[in-house]
Amino acid sequence: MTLVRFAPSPTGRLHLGNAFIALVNSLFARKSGGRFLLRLDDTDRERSTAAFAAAIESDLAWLGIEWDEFARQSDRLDRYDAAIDRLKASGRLYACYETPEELALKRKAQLNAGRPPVYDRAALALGDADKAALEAKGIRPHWRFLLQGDDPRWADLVQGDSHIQIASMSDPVLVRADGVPLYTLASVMDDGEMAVTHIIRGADHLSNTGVQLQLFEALGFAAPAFAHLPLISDAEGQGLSKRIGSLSLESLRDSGLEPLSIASLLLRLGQGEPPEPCPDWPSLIEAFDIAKFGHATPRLSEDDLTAMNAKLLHALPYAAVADRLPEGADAALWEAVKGNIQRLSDIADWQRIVAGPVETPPPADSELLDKAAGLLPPDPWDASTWKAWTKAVQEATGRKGKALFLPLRLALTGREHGPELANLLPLIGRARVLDRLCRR
Ligand SMILES: Nc1ncnc2c1ncn2[C@@H]1O[C@H](COP(=O)(O)OP(=O)(O)OP(=O)(O)O)[C@@H](O)[C@H]1O
Repeated sequence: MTLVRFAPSPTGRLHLGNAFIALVNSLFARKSGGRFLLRLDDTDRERSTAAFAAAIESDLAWLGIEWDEFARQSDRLDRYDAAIDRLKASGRLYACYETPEELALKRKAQLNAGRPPVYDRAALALGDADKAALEAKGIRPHWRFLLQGDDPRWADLVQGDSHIQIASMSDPVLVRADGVPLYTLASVMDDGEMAVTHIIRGADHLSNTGVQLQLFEALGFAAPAFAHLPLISDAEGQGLSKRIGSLSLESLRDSGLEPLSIASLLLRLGQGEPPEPCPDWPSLIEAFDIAKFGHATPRLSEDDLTAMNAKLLHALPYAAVADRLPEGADAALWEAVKGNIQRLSDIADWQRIVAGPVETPPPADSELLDKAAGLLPPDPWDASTWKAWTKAVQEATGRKGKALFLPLRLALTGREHGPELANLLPLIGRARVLDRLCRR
């Protein structure tokens, strides 16, 4: 069965780029009838916190993403120790004693000589006596993974046929001098033992894939399929990072955006489609197709999100929002004003305008308003009242178009723009309309 995973490090609040990856994984699982694993990659003890871990869960839940399985790497340290032992035993993990300063000097010398700064594997030449002498001086080794054999190749579900040139890579450090296993080792051990079938992640991980393919093999696991999605950037083309806090889900949620409009925009832009909203999760799943994801780097701004939010709200029926509307906002108000709001909270403005009192500019046109007041049809009012009334006012005053409608709109709502007055008029009601026309 398909098993995919989203594996963030709990080192900050999730941003839109992370949300994109989580969403694609979740939709991939749902579409294929598979399972979705949330795994917190929290081996970086200095930067990971329990508060960020909890925030990741609540941000994902808010976005509408549910996980079938949950794991955290800090619970699996014994498994990484077992992997380390296996790799040492097979000779794929070797001890290195260079200090960061020595390594920097080596790199500098290689660059000066016009060579790529690849680790020279000097540590492989150390004998047992050399190592014992270094350790007697209190130097503890870090451990590198020996890359070997052919260049790793894979058929990336997004990038197409891909490969990594081993010769241009340093043997990666998998275990720090303090014994802490690094991300690459922990992640391959998890993906292997948990039997992840597809690794779907950002293109920032492309260069890790070559190493990881070798590591899957060295640890005796079948390699999963890979898909590397383009990285999302902000409106200026800048990358996103949890550390900077740009376009965080938290800030987008606080600004009143609907999770579905965020998910729709991520999916549509990722698939290179016009930004049309999906009104619910089944339609997101229906619209999802991993084969449609391209290489272009989508740029996202808050304006794009606001525009998508407005489009989504305009299409939502009352039942989809009823439990989140302010008290007293009924189906008639929703249908009357939904086409004029960008965020759900904007409905409160129109609710206030309907109920009054409204701030209106000093009327420039009292003659027109007096006549209009005199021509108000009797109750009951419905959606046809506006047309009948303004037709009568037009016949009585000779006013038409903007010269007729703008003064009426201003007097009734205090705004130059807004929802169709045909829909608002019955909500405002005859008594308030009369009062607003005559107030001076
Ligand atoms: N801008 C982005 N666009 C698309 N995917 C991204 C982006 N940034 C990170 N990802 C993906 O999000 C997933 C979680 O990664 P990770 O927790 O390392 O996020 P990060 O934002 O890169 O973290 P940090 O800023 O803390 O280094 C990974 O699959 C990574 O590829």
